[in-house]
Amino acid sequence: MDNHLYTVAQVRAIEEAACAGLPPGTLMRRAGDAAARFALELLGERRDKPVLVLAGPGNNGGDALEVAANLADSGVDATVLFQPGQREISDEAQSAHERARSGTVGFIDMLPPSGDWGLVVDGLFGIGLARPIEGDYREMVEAVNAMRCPVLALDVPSGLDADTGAVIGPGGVAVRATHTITFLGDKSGLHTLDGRDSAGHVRVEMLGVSPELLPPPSARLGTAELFAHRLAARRHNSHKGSFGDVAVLGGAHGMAGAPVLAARGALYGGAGRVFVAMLDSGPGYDSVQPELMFRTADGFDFTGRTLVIGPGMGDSAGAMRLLARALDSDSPLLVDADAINLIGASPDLLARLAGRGAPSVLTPHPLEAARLLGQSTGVIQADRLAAAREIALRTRATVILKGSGSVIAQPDGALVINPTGNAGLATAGSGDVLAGICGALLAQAWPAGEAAIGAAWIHGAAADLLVAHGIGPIGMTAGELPAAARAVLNLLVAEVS
Ligand SMILES: NC(=O)C1=CN([C@@H]2O[C@H](COP(=O)(O)OP(=O)(O)OC[C@H]3O[C@@H](n4cnc5c(N)ncnc54)[C@H](OP(=O)(O)O)[C@@H]3O)[C@@H](O)[C@H]2O)[C@@H](O)CC1
Ligand SMILES: [K+]
Repeated sequence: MDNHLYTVAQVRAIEEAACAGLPPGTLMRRAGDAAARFALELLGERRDKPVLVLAGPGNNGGDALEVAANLADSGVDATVLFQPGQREISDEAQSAHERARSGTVGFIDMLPPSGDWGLVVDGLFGIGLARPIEGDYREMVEAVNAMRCPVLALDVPSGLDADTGAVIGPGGVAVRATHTITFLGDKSGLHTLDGRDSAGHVRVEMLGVSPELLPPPSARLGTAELFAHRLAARRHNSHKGSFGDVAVLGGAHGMAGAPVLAARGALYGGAGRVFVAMLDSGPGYDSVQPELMFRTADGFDFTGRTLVIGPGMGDSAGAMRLLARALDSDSPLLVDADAINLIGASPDLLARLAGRGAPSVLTPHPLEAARLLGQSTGVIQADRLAAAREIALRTRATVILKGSGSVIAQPDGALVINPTGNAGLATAGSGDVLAGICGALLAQAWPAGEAAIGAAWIHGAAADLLVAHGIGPIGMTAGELPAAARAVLNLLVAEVS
């Protein structure tokens, strides 16, 4: 399947199984062929420009040498900087080296101070990188990152942990590629944390391996197909009661903006009616969105309503009571922001969450996740998939761990990485809008898992749509997201109808 993600350990197992039935070096030659074809595509009209190929000490370097030989065979001026280590290189890499040496590939010992490269091919390290990149290798990575030309990473951008998306440290560096061709299965680390910045556009090349050799994926990349069956054109004969009520619970004194943004997200996400139940008396209405109905949280009836709790809620005793009441309710519940922090500080609230019968979704950012697990943010970000899965297991809720490549974890351990969105979402209030959109999908009877995957995808796609229209990423505001999310949602519905 296109969206399957594998761990490095799984890819090693796939490699072993595939190699068993093939003559030695076959996979490396196939990798070199596919990557050279991709390189030629990237060069396009600029085939007369020289290509710099960096080849490291392992089989990633072997792939690079195959690419160089192939490019030279295609008439491209390919220059290799081959930096083997102390260890002997593998037989396959040795063959690739001999092949490159026997053709027209040029070899250099150090990078020239400047060069007008049409493309750089990064074959320094792949999935075998075991420690931070240092010394000469580090200088090469830094030099590549200062170049302006396209950079094609082989398998994994050198320096990146293919499982976690973290730059291998401490104090490590990673290539920032414009494109990555990854072999024998897509890898989670290319799509979360630093992965998206490092890998650029990812192409998956299975090297002709039979699908029967593939294990069940460790995670999946989010796609609209994962929730498309929930999208349906609206019947003419429908009314506002047909699409559910969302009530956003929050809004302590001076913090009305967050629940209002969440409520707008819910409204544009298609909820039939949206309430804002404020802890503080706050505003009586939203002049931009007068469709929203304002109430006081005290005594607000939850019956038959989907609840989005936490935006701007604070940590007062009243907030705790409201949260306890929401957790004990039978309503579908989305827990965000301050409500997550309160749960992180209270084993009692955590137990109430874990014991819920109705659908629950939690949307922590990394700091909120850290509070929930009693860890540092660094620990969370070092393995976002593991952190999201752990929170889902402890809370028995669906979790969206936000950040570049949001990770959606289900209580049964299933993981999805959301591929949409951009840096424009790194702005105050965008999480509130996500909470509102997810609340709207829950209110329209989507199960928690699909609501979370769908909301993250739609929210990110909304940001992508805004960027496509020149609105962001710089200066994109959360308030611009709801209408864009509505456009995305309607486009999706039109596609499936
Ligand atoms: N898997 C597959 O199916 C296929 C794999 N293929 C390709 O092979 C790649 C995996 O190859 P790999 O195992 O040789 O690992 P790779 O990433 O080249 O580096 C390991 C080398 O680096 C060294 N080293 C490590 N860290 C270091 C550091 N910080 N600084 C310096 N040195 C360091 C380490 O030696 P060490 O010093 O640790 O003893 C070792 O020599 C994979 O990503 C894909 O591109 C394809 O051919 C198709 C089929
Ligand atoms: K690489």
